[in-house]
Amino acid sequence: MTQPTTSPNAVWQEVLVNRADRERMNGHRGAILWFTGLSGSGKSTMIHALEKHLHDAGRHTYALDGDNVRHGLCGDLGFSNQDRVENIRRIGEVAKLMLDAGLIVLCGFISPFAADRQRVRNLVAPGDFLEIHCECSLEICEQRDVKGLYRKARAGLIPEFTGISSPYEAPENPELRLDTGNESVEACVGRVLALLGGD
Ligand SMILES: Nc1ncnc2c1ncn2[C@@H]1O[C@H](COP(=O)(O)OS(=O)(=O)O)[C@@H](OP(=O)(O)O)[C@H]1O
Ligand SMILES: Nc1ncnc2c1ncn2[C@@H]1O[C@H](COP(=O)(O)OP(=O)(O)O)[C@@H](O)[C@H]1O
Repeated sequence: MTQPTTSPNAVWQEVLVNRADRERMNGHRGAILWFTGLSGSGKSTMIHALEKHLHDAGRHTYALDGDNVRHGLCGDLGFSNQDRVENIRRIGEVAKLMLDAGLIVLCGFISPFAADRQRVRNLVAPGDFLEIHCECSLEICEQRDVKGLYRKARAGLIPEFTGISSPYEAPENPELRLDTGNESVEACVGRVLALLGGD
């Protein structure tokens, strides 16, 4: 997969309504909350529980979920290292647009490579990208086996499965580490809300 660069003949157009205008109308700042972790570590559970909480509190949100995005925007991608890099690159650009739209964007992707997560962080201003590690041991994820994928991966039916036959690089310095293997969903949601400043 080639990495698209800026098109040489595309001229940037100034806008008349900007992010600050939209945030003022929304009554809150936008942000990218980036949940990373193994399959079954709790990313989807967290982003949807948080989105419900924030939405009910009147915040403008959008949840980008790995499985869902792979049905459309990234439906042409598989799970080779190269395709995972492209997956996160595309999602990073989409999250950046949604941030510009003034939204709190909740992203739940394995995003196994530290360099790809850093690239998304670099797309936006300091403070706009909050990396949240759903820290859960492979043993617990495998016990949960929410979708039966670990069983298939162990049986050799799914190649390049994260944690088994494909690497996962845990964040060294995330804004937040959630012990999703041991703490309750409610406790973890509370910790993210605290990070957002009691939203
Ligand atoms: N080989 C392999 N490795 C890991 N995961 C696999 C694989 N094949 C399919 N799946 C399913 O795809 C979901 C992960 O998609 P992501 O877009 O988050 O992956 S990545 O960030 O590009 O690595 C992941 O969803 P989650 O369980 O929610 O993490 C799996 O359901
Ligand atoms: N603290 C927690 N945070 C998130 N999920 C949790 C937590 N504790 C237990 N779980 C359970 O773990 C499973 C995680 O699955 P899921 O959210 O689909 O993970 P992922 O999206 O990372 O693959 C769910 O069954 C969920 O109820």
